[in-house]
Amino acid sequence: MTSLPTPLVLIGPMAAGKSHLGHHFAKRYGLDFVDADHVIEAQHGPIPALFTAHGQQHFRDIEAGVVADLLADNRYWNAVISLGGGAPMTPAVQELLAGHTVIYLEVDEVTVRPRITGNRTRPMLQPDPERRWREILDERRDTYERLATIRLDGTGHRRIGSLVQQLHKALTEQRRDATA
Ligand SMILES: Nc1ncnc2c1ncn2[C@@H]1O[C@H](COP(=O)(O)OP(=O)(O)O)[C@@H](O)[C@H]1O
Ligand SMILES: O=C(O)C1=C[C@@H](OP(=O)(O)O)[C@@H](O)[C@H](O)C1
Ligand SMILES: [Mg+2]
Repeated sequence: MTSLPTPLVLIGPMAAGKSHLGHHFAKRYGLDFVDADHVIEAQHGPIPALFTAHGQQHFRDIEAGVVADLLADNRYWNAVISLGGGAPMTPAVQELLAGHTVIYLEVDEVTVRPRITGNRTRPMLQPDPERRWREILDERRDTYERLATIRLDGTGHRRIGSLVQQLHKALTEQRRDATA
């Protein structure tokens, strides 16, 4: 049994490092890791093809269903769950997240720039990844902040081990405050 308030749900903008951090945190603390985008792709094929063939709304409907299934499935109650950057914008997903530990991985443009320049795989970032990333974060920031129970600073070029530790510390402090 873990003393961590699982499931831990990671939210934040594209290329913030949600999937990367989720994988490493889970490995370090013996938790399972599941990435909602990977589940979508396993069930429906590549995300860019889904956008091209059926449009964004179709993807959002599938995404909301996958998030609902993951949060309801007791196999994932001890897991770290990474969501795609747009998932928390769907009202149904916002309702599902209530009462869960929601970690907003905050980054800035400088941190993500090398990760998104020239990106062709994220449909939402086309055709100009850097400009689109900024515009989309401006639209989503308030929602990320509202849903977060923990905000984690992912800016700069910190090693993943240090981010993992930082998250563990934030979770432990939150628990201590809740029981004080
Ligand atoms: N802390 C980090 N330091 C360096 N590179 C990172 C870090 N976190 C993520 N990355 C890299 O940035 C890219 C995007 O990360 P990813 O986890 O897929 O982001 P997200 O799931 O938030 O879209 C990947 O190539 C990943 O390896
Ligand atoms: O922000 C978004 O709208 C999206 C983010 C992507 O996930 P990551 O945030 O893991 O890149 C993926 O779900 C899809 O391309 C749409
Ligand atoms: Mg991801």
